[in-house]
Amino acid sequence: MTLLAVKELSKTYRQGSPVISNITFDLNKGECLALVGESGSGKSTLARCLLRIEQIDRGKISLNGSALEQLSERQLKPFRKNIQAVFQNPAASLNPKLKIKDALLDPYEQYKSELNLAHFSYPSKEASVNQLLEAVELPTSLADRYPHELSGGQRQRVTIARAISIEPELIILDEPTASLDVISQDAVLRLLTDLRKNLNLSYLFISHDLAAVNQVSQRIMVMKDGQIVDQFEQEHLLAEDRHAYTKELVSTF
Ligand SMILES: Nc1ncnc2c1ncn2[C@@H]1O[C@H](COP(=O)(O)OP(=O)(O)OP(=O)(O)O)[C@@H](O)[C@H]1O
Repeated sequence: MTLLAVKELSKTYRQGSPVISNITFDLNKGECLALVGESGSGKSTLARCLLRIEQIDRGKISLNGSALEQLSERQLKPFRKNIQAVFQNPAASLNPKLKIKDALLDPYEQYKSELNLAHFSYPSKEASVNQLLEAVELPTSLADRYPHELSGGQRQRVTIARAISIEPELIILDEPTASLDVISQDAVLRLLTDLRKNLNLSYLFISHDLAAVNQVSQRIMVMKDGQIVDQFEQEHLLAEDRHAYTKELVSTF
């Protein structure tokens, strides 16, 4: 069943040439769909367009059949809680002045009147914070610390906990493990897969790292110069009929 449908999406910054053009794909409920491509190919621009942080030139974006591309910020609000994002640099996503316990409950405080949660409950602040820390396999003793008192891997787990706290349908993960060492990367990728299955989430997983993409995704899209040049099931990554550019990426990992 289609969750996110994107049709002929294009974006040009100022008067330049299009950074992404004619992007068309469907993301199914419950799946992890990867978007892979080299630096500068337009992956983050697509993510920002989908999040409506960036204006699009033309194209359609629909979530559960509702068109989002023309909505005003006020009209978008009910949809915002359904699409969360996790970015590459967790330090930049967390307010340095907020303790972890306060950062964790920020999205919940913002959307609580509209939420209908199936997995998390918010009986008290302390219990809720502990529930979220446990969900991302962090010790509850971190609740009273500030972001700079955590490791990069721990900080990224906090941003993931924030994203899942309001049980969105879709999480856009833009290079979520790029700033982590190999061991933390692997642990975060495993955690993301477990959360997707346990909480019934769907991911658009953006990365330049084909090995990571291969580990967590069911389907893979390959982007080159702002266009999707190949789209296939993960098990067909090494198939003979892959696009020449996909084969080039494969040869480097
Ligand atoms: N706000 C902006 N204004 C003008 N040009 C931009 C802006 N953001 C990105 N670009 C340009 O758009 C192109 C695509 O950038 P984008 O960040 O989307 O690529 P990417 O595939 O995510 O790269 P990376 O993997 O390095 O993050 C680049 O040439 C970049 O310089």
